[in-house]
Amino acid sequence: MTFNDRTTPLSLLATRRSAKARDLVAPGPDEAELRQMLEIATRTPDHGKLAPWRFVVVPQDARDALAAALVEAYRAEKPGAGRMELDTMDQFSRYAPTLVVVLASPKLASKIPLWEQELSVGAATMNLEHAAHAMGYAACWLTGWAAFSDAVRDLFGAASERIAGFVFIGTPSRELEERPRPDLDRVVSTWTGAV
Ligand SMILES: Cc1cc2nc3c(=O)[nH]c(=O)nc-3n(C[C@H](O)[C@H](O)[C@H](O)COP(=O)(O)O)c2cc1C
Repeated sequence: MTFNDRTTPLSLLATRRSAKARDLVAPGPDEAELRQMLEIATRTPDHGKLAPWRFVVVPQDARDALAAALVEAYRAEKPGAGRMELDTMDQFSRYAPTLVVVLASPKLASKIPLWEQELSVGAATMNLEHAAHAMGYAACWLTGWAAFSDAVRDLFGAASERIAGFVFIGTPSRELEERPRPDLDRVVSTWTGAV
């Protein structure tokens, strides 16, 4: 299969494949391309027009600072952490030419349920990935420990916000491989109305 086949919109959707974040290298999107990706990401179903998401770009020249902050936060939470675990945090911070931290930024005073706002965050993140792939790059959506750390969240947002994901974007340095996909009949059924 040719992955991320941009011949038609349908072929792109049908062949979309993430890359491994650690395999993403230059070139990544330039400033104008990234802005366009983010604009596409915001064109997302959003009940109540609340924009319950935010996108924080972490440029290359801020990656040392991110690595230091992640290592410090990890060490503070896990004082017994070994060198390998800390190196993993450091490496995570340096993946890919482009990194966008997607935040769930719910409007808690709204009558729109939090659940619906969180669904919109997932949709916006997926749209960001689709935009990246449509522009000829590959993306990878990761969470992991950092996404659930309040100390890491505090780097990017307020206490009411959550990290929905770290979206790494760049060019895959190796061929993408398919991963198992669900058997459609296990996840799709027809409700006939019979009770
Ligand atoms: C909310 C969320 C968090 C994820 N976090 C991780 C992660 O931490 N590590 C990982 O290997 N994959 C993670 N994934 C999965 C990858 O982003 C990716 O979707 C998966 O490898 C399947 O590839 P595909 O996008 O080509 O279908 C996450 C996916 C979602 C939706």
